[in-house]
Amino acid sequence: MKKILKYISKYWTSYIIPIMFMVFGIALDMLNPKITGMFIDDVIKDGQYHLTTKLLIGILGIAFSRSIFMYIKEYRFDKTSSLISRDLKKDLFNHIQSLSFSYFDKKNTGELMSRVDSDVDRIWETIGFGLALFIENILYFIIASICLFSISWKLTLIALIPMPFLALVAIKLEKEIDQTFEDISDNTSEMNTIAQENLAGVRLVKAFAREKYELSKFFNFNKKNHDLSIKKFKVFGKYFPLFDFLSNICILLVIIIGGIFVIQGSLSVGELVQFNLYAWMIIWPMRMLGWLSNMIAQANASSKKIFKIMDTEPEIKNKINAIELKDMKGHIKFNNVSFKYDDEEILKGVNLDIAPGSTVAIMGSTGSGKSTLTNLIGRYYDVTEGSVTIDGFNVKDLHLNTLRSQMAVVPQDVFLFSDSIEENIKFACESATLKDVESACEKACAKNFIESLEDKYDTVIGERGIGLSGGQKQRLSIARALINDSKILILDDSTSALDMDTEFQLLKNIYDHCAHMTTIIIAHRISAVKNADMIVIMEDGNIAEQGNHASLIAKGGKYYDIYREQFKDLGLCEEEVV
Ligand SMILES: Nc1ncnc2c1ncn2[C@@H]1O[C@H](COP(=O)(O)OP(=O)(O)OP(=O)(O)O)[C@@H](O)[C@H]1O
Repeated sequence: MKKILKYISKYWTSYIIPIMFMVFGIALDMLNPKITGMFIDDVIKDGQYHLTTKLLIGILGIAFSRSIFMYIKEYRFDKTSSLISRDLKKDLFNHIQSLSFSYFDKKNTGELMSRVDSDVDRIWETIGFGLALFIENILYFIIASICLFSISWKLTLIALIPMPFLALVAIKLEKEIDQTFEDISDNTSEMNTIAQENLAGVRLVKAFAREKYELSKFFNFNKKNHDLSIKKFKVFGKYFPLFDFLSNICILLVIIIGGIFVIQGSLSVGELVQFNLYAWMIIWPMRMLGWLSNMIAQANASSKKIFKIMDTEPEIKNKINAIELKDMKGHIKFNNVSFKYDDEEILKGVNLDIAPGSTVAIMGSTGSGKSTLTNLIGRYYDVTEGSVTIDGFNVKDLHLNTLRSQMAVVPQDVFLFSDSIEENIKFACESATLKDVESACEKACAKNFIESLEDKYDTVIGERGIGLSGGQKQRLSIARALINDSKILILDDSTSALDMDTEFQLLKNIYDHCAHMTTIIIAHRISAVKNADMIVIMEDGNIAEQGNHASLIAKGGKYYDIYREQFKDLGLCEEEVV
């Protein structure tokens, strides 16, 4: 909560006006019991009927002015809390963006969505409605207590007897409900994850007829949510009647003791009624303590979750005085590189020298570490041992933005935004024109199919490219990588869904038009790699073979085995393929 207070303190001046209007409104409210008292003592008891109109106009005027003051107060409080929640959401989102790949490997989208959305909203509710209620309660309590003391200090002390007990009940409630709100917050995020994954993978669920299984998973969390809500209401059910009971005791004491004072003549009937009305003004804040405890507990649970993310340091960040390597040549070197995911060793002492402007193809069995190797170039992960250098500079010393902005990566798992084709491609280069988009699409062999669509480049594609074939999605993501004239291009198994002809043409375009780029192609088909300057065969986290097509065929090793396997059915002789 301390960290939330830091956000609130930034806007403390914005609270001056609403608090001022709150004070005006409360001050006016304090006049009502006084007028009621005068009505009883002066009009009814003493027969001063001429005062009736004045008193009624007073009540009306108070009601009218108070509603204006309270409107301004409400509006300004809500506005300020919206600004605070906007800042919090912005900072949280910014921070999430700064976190490294390894963080997202362990977190799921649903959980992060819950933090950015519902947890921030819960805090927004508390600092909007809750904070206003809290300040209002304190002001009512102080001002009403002063009025009570001015009528009868003895009766006031008696009326205040149940107050410490009420405060104790509020503290106990807050403590008891705190853990329940944390559990609700955790369960909500897990439920969001299930819902988000189920909806994103709805086609897979239907294809395997797993609707029942998915529903039961969701229902389990939904039931847990229901049980936690019941638990929450049970706690409320235990404490809320106590708030009512203790506040009624207060009124009972006022009526009994105040009645005795009236009989003894030390208090008039009008004053007793007036006192009773003021007493309600201090009881009401006490009754609201339950709601406030509830809100504080919710906000506390949410802020713990939010600040756990905010306190996570990105594993990969810029060094102080990081080098801005502006005009990269694209000379990549792996120097005895080892890499571990947690404790699992994936790469084991890899040495590889990739000349600037060359094309390197990486082949190897699944899980042999091909993607991992390329992930180290843009520092998506840091090497465990050894170093990766670009143009002689250790990537750890380079400024992340300048490094990554000179690289174009087409990941294995194609991701497209639910936006137009043009916007999806321009994602990599905001300043690109439609002509640039067309040219990139031409190189990626996507131009023909895009231009056959009714809305061409304005065609809006569904979430993750729904509505397009696998090969079309791959070509769009390659076009997105080609729009930027990057120095390093990495294609991670990005042509696997293309037919041989299209793949051949696309790679030819890359060889012809992107000769200045250092290109790394991860692929499984000989047809995709045979023209590369160097072919690297990965096996179990290390380089088993490297060389060009001809030398590897001549060597008769692993590459040759793959080659024979892929071409055996075609009955081509080696010379024909080579
Ligand atoms: N984020 C990760 N966290 C933990 N382990 C991972 C992670 N990514 C990959 N691995 C593991 O690292 C190993 C190498 O994975 P990598 O993706 O580099 O293989 P690959 O050769 O590219 O495989 P494929 O051809 O199937 O894409 C695998 O055993 C994989 O399970």
